[in-house]
Amino acid sequence: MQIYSIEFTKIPDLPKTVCCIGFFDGLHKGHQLLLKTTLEEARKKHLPSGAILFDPDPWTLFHPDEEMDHLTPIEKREAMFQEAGIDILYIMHFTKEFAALTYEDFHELLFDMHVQALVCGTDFHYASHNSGSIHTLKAQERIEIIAIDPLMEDQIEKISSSKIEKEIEAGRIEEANASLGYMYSIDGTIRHGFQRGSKILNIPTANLEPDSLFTLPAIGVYAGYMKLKNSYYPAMINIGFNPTFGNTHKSIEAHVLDFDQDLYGKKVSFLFVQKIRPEHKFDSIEALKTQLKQDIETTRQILAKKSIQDWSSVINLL
Ligand SMILES: Cc1cc2nc3c(=O)[nH]c(=O)nc-3n(C[C@H](O)[C@H](O)[C@H](O)COP(=O)(O)O)c2cc1C
Ligand SMILES: Nc1ncnc2c1ncn2[C@@H]1O[C@H](COP(=O)(O)OP(=O)(O)OP(=O)(O)O)[C@@H](O)[C@H]1O
Repeated sequence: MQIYSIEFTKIPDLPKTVCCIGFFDGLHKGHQLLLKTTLEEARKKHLPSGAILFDPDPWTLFHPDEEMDHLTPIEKREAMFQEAGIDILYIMHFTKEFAALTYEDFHELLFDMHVQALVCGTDFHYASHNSGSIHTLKAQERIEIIAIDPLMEDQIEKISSSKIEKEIEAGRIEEANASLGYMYSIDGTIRHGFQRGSKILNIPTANLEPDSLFTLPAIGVYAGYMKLKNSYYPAMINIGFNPTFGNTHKSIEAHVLDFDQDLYGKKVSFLFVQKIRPEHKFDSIEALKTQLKQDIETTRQILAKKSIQDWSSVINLL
């Protein structure tokens, strides 16, 4: 896959393409439908497939000193588009000047990028003050527009990145996973913790340092998996401040079941299946240990309901 970082003022010489367009945070089931349509249309037209993304998020224009978390930070999104089989990724640099383009300027830009057909949701908005819509796109005649009706969850609510983000932040992982179509995960590197897990509790934990700003599930204990290379290991994951010990910073740690390899420095992902319980302050280390043993059993029961092979990855959904 070829990646172009694009300033709208300097469009390089680009091939003709069939492109989808949007932010695509999370690459949820609605986005996957767009990707699938893009790949099919590109094949029919014998053209390369493309995806046009905007980065950074518009929110950062108004909060320049703050970083924004994502379901799929841009590096992860790039890897997912590559795996999906998209030929070219256009990352449009989102600036105040870019945001101020009229919808006519925006059409000119797509034309200059040699987009032959554009795949988007019927509720896609773009250009200054969101003045561009599916109606303005269809009113221009140079680029074919393929509009996709919103994919709904339970015929009630549109699947969207913001809906999924709220679910993750509330710990409603099963709902989020249903809209994503795959297990929500956070990627990072295993770092040293305080070693209380192995030395005091006898339940060793691997502490994750995320490699970008991921949206974190609510504080609490989760059943899930750790992915190392291409293997998935059942795990119980805790996100929180370890109140029994009074930590001052939030940690993301997992006890991987029936596992005793050294993980320090290893690149892994933690995958979330279901919240088990809130994080508690226990009166004694013994009480915490008893609870952790119970959590191991609960994790086994939850994971036994669905085998790892029955979980989809984004790519085999397409
Ligand atoms: C599944 C799981 C659940 C946990 N639940 C709690 C909890 O409810 N309260 C708490 O204070 N710590 C909880 N912990 C965190 C332990 O206190 C923590 O693993 C221990 O302090 C080791 O930290 P260390 O890796 O920095 O040494 C939990 C850890 C795991 C893996
Ligand atoms: N549920 C859906 N079904 C079909 N297409 C969708 C769906 N959600 C988004 N799209 C389309 O996918 C593209 C990328 O969507 P985008 O990431 O901009 O919006 P979103 O998923 O609705 O997120 P947000 O909650 O941030 O608005 C757009 O063309 C959009 O119209």
